[in-house]
Amino acid sequence: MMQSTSLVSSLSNSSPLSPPTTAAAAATCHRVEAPFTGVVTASSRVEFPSVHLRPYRSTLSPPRCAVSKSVKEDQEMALEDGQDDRIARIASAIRVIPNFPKPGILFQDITTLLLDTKAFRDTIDLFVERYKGKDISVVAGIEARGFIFGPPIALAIGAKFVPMRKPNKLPGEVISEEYSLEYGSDKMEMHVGAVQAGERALVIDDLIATGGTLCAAIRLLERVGVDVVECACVIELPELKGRDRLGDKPLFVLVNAPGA
Ligand SMILES: O=P(O)(O)OC[C@H]1O[C@H](OP(=O)(O)OP(=O)(O)O)[C@H](O)[C@@H]1O
Ligand SMILES: Nc1ncnc2[nH]cnc12
Repeated sequence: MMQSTSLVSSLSNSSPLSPPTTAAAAATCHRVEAPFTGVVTASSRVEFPSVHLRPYRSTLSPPRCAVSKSVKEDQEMALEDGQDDRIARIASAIRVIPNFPKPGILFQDITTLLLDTKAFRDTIDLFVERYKGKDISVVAGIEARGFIFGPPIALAIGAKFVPMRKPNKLPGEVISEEYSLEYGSDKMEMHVGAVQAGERALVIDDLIATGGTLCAAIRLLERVGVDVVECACVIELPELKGRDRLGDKPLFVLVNAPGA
């Protein structure tokens, strides 16, 4: 059975990534069609493709980017560095599994993105291109999937990686922050001493849905005097309005997708 989903790629948001200023474009891209070609069995479980990600190749039309200064200039820049192609490939490498973990949820599965070495590398490169040279000393990654994307970005931009963990996982002294979920609440913890007041941090996760998780991470870091300059995710589920919950805090995403 073939399923398809539409993904909207977006590189968006102005941000206070002040030092140093670059001509790096904030680009907003467009709707693309990403056919889902995984094998869905009667129980809605999907099997991984046996070899490469050829099955995830999409029939995407080339992304169209609109930007701040001169649209034409920025489109040329985007096309020059292959940014549009990279985002299209990333979008099509993300598998969508309906009704996981519960009925009505369209689960955005980044494990297939990790199987596509080019798409995975492009994902990291796009973040590194945005954050290199921005004087960021901390990449804070949110458990669990922020632990996949955070460390390579941290290494590439010369920052330390700080894990933001679920409760009772970190062995040292921690500070913690409770946050609300759709049903109930959870807690996030960070080691005391991992960051210092005045440091500039990037918070990274795979996905923003309601934004509760990112808000908790921001609060935790700001409580100890860290300047959270931006949050970055591979995927945003815009229908859940997590971006609104972040208020003025800049959010950078590569791909927009439906969550239900
Ligand atoms: O924007 P929100 O509504 O807060 O949701 C986003 C969070 O949900 C997912 O993690 P999950 O809580 O499923 O944990 P996991 O990564 O450990 O599976 C995702 O990886 C984000 O961390
Ligand atoms: N639809 C979704 N897919 C993957 N992870 C999620 N976390 C919250 N909503 C999600």
